[in-house]
Parts: sequence; C-alpha cells; structure tokens
Amino acid sequence: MSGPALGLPRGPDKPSKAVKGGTAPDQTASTASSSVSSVHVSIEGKPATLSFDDDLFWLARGGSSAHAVNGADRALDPRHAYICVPNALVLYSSFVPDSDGGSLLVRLLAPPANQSNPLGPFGFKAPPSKASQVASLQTALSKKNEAPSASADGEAARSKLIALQEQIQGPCANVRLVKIEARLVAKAKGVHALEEDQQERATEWAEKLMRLAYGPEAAAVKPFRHLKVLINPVGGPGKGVQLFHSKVRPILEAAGCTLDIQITTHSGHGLSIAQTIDINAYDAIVTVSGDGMLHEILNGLAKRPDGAEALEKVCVAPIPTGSGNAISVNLLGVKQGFSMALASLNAIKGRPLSLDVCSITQPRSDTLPARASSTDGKAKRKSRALNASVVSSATASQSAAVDAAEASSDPPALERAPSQAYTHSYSFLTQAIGLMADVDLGTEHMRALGDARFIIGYVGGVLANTPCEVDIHVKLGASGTTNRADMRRRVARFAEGSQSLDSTHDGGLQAAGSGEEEDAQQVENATLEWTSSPQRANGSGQTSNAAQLRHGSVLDPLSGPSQEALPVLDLQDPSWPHTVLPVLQGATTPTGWAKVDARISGLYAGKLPYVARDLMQFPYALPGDGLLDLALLLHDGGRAGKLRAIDGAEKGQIIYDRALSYFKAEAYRVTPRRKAGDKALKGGGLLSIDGEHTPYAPFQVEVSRNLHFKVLSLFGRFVCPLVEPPAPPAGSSA
Ligand SMILES: Nc1ncnc2c1ncn2[C@@H]1O[C@H](COP(=O)(O)OP(=O)(O)OP(=O)(O)O)[C@@H](O)[C@H]1O
Repeated sequence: MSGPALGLPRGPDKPSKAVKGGTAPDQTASTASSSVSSVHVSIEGKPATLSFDDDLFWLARGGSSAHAVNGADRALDPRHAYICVPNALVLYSSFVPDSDGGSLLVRLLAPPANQSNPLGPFGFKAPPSKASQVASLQTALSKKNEAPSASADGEAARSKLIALQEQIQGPCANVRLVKIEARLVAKAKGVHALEEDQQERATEWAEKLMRLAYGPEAAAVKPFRHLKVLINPVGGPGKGVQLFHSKVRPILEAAGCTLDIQITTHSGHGLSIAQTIDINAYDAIVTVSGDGMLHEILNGLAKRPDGAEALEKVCVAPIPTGSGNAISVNLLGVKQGFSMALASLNAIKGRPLSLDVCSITQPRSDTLPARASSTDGKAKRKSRALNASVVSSATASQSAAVDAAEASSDPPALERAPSQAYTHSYSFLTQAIGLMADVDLGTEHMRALGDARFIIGYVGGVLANTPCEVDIHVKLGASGTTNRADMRRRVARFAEGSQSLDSTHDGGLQAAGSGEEEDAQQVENATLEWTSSPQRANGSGQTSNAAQLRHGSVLDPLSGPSQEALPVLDLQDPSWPHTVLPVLQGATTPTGWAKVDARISGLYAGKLPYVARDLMQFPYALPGDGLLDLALLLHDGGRAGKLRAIDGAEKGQIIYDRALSYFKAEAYRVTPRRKAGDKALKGGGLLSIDGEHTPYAPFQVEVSRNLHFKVLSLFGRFVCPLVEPPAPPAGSSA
C-alpha cells in the first residue's frame, strides 16, 4: 500500500477529549525493546506510559515496576492500551522542558468510544493483536486471486478482503482530536532530581515520534504546512463556516499548521483568487466547499499566464462541505468521504496526486448570448464565473482585450470584447447533458437536502423520460475501448501498480504493474503523436496558456480517415452484450471520429469513479490514461430499467445495466439539436461541467496531455473497490 497505513489496530477504549497531566511520582524514560520507545509520565496525577513502535502510538496506564505482571510491563503492550492508533494519526509531538521536568505534548486523531464498552480513562480492553490482524490480512490478500467468483466461499473471502482493505484504507470513521499533556517530573522536588539526560531523552522521544508520524525519511511529508483556506459559505447545506471552525480548524491548528482563511463572497470568487494567488506562498489550498470551488480553482490556475507552472505547483486539499463532494469521496472512500477529520488529516499529511484535466471548447458565439440572456439569477452568476474562466484562442492583443473585459465580470463589457472563435475551459470531474445534468443542476433548490437531492432528481427525471436530442461524435483513439472486461483488467493492473507507489504518488501509468506495458505503450505512443502533431485548434495556434488541443476544437470539421462520411460507432461490448442496443449493420469500431447512432436519455462523461457517495458511475476511470469514460443512458431502456439501475449504483454495477452503454474514448463532441432557451428543454437547456452551469451549446472534450490538477491524497489513488460484474441476465447465452 502506498501512503500512510491507517488501518492497523485501533485503540478500543474511550479517549478523553483532552488528557491533562499533573505532578506524579513516576518519571523514568526507558526503552523496552529495540522497536518500542516508551516514556513513563504522569497524567492527571496517575502514572502512565506513552509508547510507539514503527507502526503504532499508544497510551497505557502504569508503567513502573509496580504494574508489572509476571515480569512483563503491560503498559508496553499495545493490546492493553487505553488509546492505540497508527502513527499516521499522530499530528504533533513535542517536549517542553521546565524546572520541574517538563511536558510531553502529543496530539492525535483517535477513533470514538466503543459504545458497548464505554470504559473510562485508563480502562483496559485488549484489541485483537496486531500480529493476528496482519496475519489475517495477509491470508486474505493471498486468497484474492484464487477466490472463485461465483462460489459462496469466494464471495465470503472477497467480502472479508474488502473489509480488511477498507480497514487499511480508512478505519478512522468519526475520529476525533485528542490532546495529551503528560508531565515528566521529579518524584519529590530536590530529593529525586531528574536523571541527567532525562529531558534530553524526552526531547528525542518526541522528535522521533514526530518523524514517524510524518512518514519515513525519504518520503516524509513536511509538517507545519502553511495553508490557504477558502470557505464557501453557501455550498451544500450552507454550513461550511460553522463546520470549518468546529471540526476542521482545531485539527489543522493541533498539527501546527498556519492558516490564511478567506470566506468567498460571491460565485467566481474562488476563480479570481486562484488567478492572482502567489503560487509559492502556500503548501496547499484547502477548499471548504463542494466540487464547485475546485472547478473554479482549476480554471483560475489554468487561465493564468503561468498556468502550467501554477497547476504544477499548487495542490488542493478538499474539505467536503458541499452537496456531492465527489472529489472527497474518491480520495477518502465512500465510507469516509464526508469525514471532516480524515479530510483535515489529508490537508496536513496528504501527498500530491495528479488528476487528468479535460479541455472543453465551445463556440464563442453560442456562449456569449447564453450568458447575457440567462434569467436565472444563480445560473447567471455561475455562467459569469465560467465565462471569466474561458481562455481565448485568439491573438495576444485580442486575448488581452478579452481578459480586460472578463476581469470586469460585467456581461455587457464581455460582449464588447472582440468575438473569438471558441471558448476553452477545464474540467476534472464530469460533463453531463440530458438526464444527469437535469439531476445535478435541476435540483439546486433542494440544496438543503445535501446529496439526497440527486436521488430525488434522478427518480423525477426517469419518470419524465425525456429523450436527450443531441448528436454525439466520438474518437475512441488507439487506446479507447468499448470492452468492459478489458477496462476492468486495466484498473486491476493499475491498482497493483499503485500499491508499489512510494513517494511519488503520481497516479500515472508509470505506476502500472508488469501486465500494463501494452497500455502504457499505447499511452506513450499517443503522447508522441500528440507532441509531434501540428496544432490544429482552428488554425488559431496555441491558447493563451499552456493548454494544447490534441483533437482540435469544437469548430474543426470532423472527418474520417480519408475525408469520407463518418462511420457509425459500434457500441456493442463483446464482453457484455446484455444491453438494449440494437445490432447495427455495417457498424465498426474505428479509432478516428465516428458518430453514435442511438437514442439516449443523457450523456455522462467523467474522470473519477464516484460522482457521489451513492453513485460510482465511472468505476473504470483511471488517472493518467488519457481517456474519458462515457456512459450513455439509452432511451430505449425504459423507465423501470433505469429505476432498477439505482440498485448497486454505489458499487459501480450500474455500468452493466441494460439501459447503459459504457466506453472509453480520447475525445467526444456533443451538438444539441435544440437551441438554448427552447421551452421543450428543462431549464431552457442544462449542461453541467463538474456540476456547474455551462452555456447550453455544442461542446468538445478531450483529456489534456500536458496539464494536471494536483490534489492531496492520503492513499495515492482513488479509494474504490474493483467492481464485480453482476451475473449475466437469466436466459442470456453469454
Ligand atoms: N459567497 C458565495 N455566494 C454565492 N455563491 C458562491 C459563494 N462562494 C462560492 N459560491 C459558488 O457556490 C457554488 C457551489 O459551491 P460548492 O461546489 O461548494 O457546493 P455544491 O454545489 O453544493 O457542492 P458539490 O459541487 O459538491 O455538489 C460554486 O459554483 C461557487 O461558485
């Protein structure tokens, strides 16, 4: 596993919120064995022992010879500890000497009390031994590849494995801040003076614990981060400010981070902050918000003249206070995705993980009128924010004029700007049109319900059963595929590879395991092809920042290999032929541009597996593969089928639904057949990019090969299980 291991045995007993020390007699520092470092202290007048080994920190009662049982000191055994946590959950440790000895300060995150066994301070309850946990984990891991998929035994082994992996990945549900202040004092002043080197040893003990808490030497994370904190006061249920001050700030400050806090005052504020922030001044930007703020930061950074450098240097640590919080769910796992404490720990100790950035182009002529004519106040604010983020494809002087107009955030001023060929914005999460856009953007009035609003919107949308009238063109490219079994293999290989990641946590294909060479080669070839190909981009050359378009813009003509009419894309998946897709005569799987010939209810494309806690829509999404995962909700799937698809949606099995087509492509283009404002369209036409309102107009998307968006991650990969394909439907021959 890469990143801090958070799942080793945890302290079973109830920790007090603040454990304060007082004067007490026992004050010897000792080392019980080569791997355990202990210091005997007093806490609230009672003797206690603070210990750590390479993996764990624990606090136990006693520690002097008086507590020895059969010659062994129980305090040195983590199984008898009152608090016992992985070192990864230790935030801070230091020794402050004084004339009476001094104080050892240790701050950490610990699991909550065990309700069935609410022992008070210094109670004893033995957790399962570390050795037996590790052994059972290893056994389960070795069974991983042997487990037959269909048998009950296989299922049981797999469930156990998943449970154990989850324990490693995030056992820290509801962890809370514990502050330990322990005294190192002489037994009686002037009579038993401190041993000569006792303070020195206490200092060394605290420093060593701190080093273990922040990772092994080579891969150590720098403690005491300087963080820019951006709080969206209106994201999700609108509790960002309150949650930050009550749950997040105490943890960040306990870890010794310094904070520069700013509350956003309007939509688009995050974007303008990212455009002007000193990219060398902070270790990370902490967003107390949903995904919307990250979208703004991505666009703000990318739009800067030093966009590539800014995206390379700035890391973002999300704290989930929005509605969907998809980025946090992917980084922390579905169970811990909304955990303020774990997200705070990520801001303190996470390492950079590079996410793919999608380039999106739209005809400028279509986006400007949409912005000015919008009647919805919120949509207008958001649209303005988005347009402030667009990147001109024009010459430097035109670009400067547009920038000046955009900086004003004034729609009339924007319209006076020279007309440009296309706008260019960025996405890291999803693009949606049709049903899923209606679910996302059409439920904003239910914001107070948190992420429950999405399920309500989905059921309403399915019952309305409106077709999504768009033309879709897709470029699968050399490494795109419609084969789900192939995609699953790629994800499995990537997961194996990412286990061996250590300090880099790059998330890219270079992390792939031995079986990945072929895919890695494909990506390598694609990169070479891209870097050597001339910039098409509507003949206008490079955009004003570092983004480059490999597949041209939305305005470029689409053509087949020899300029003939575009072929129809065969969406059939040979490994899963159980959809309602008709068999198309003469359809092929070309690598160039092809058109989709299917009636759909919506298109949903994404780069991260989870789009919400209860929806793993893109289980085979990978960072760094240069591909977008696309899900087409087939109109002919019917209402009942789409409602049934909710079952198993959080496990990713939705992609095996009869009413869904799922594939990976290098680029795609969507051209709505109806104009924005058409009364037949919900909300006059909704297009969602990363959950944000975007002008309803043609758009083309590709994965940028030269830009990445860096977020902090505790695990170096998305925390999501490998999807188990469901059994084929009864009566099918496959
Ligand atoms: N002070 C503010 N007033 C009005 N809007 C704001 C303010 N600050 C930020 N915003 C806007 O709020 C929008 C929603 O933010 P956010 O993503 O945090 O919440 P959400 O949409 O509920 O969550 P999610 O995107 O995870 O579903 C963003 O588009 C952002 O531009």
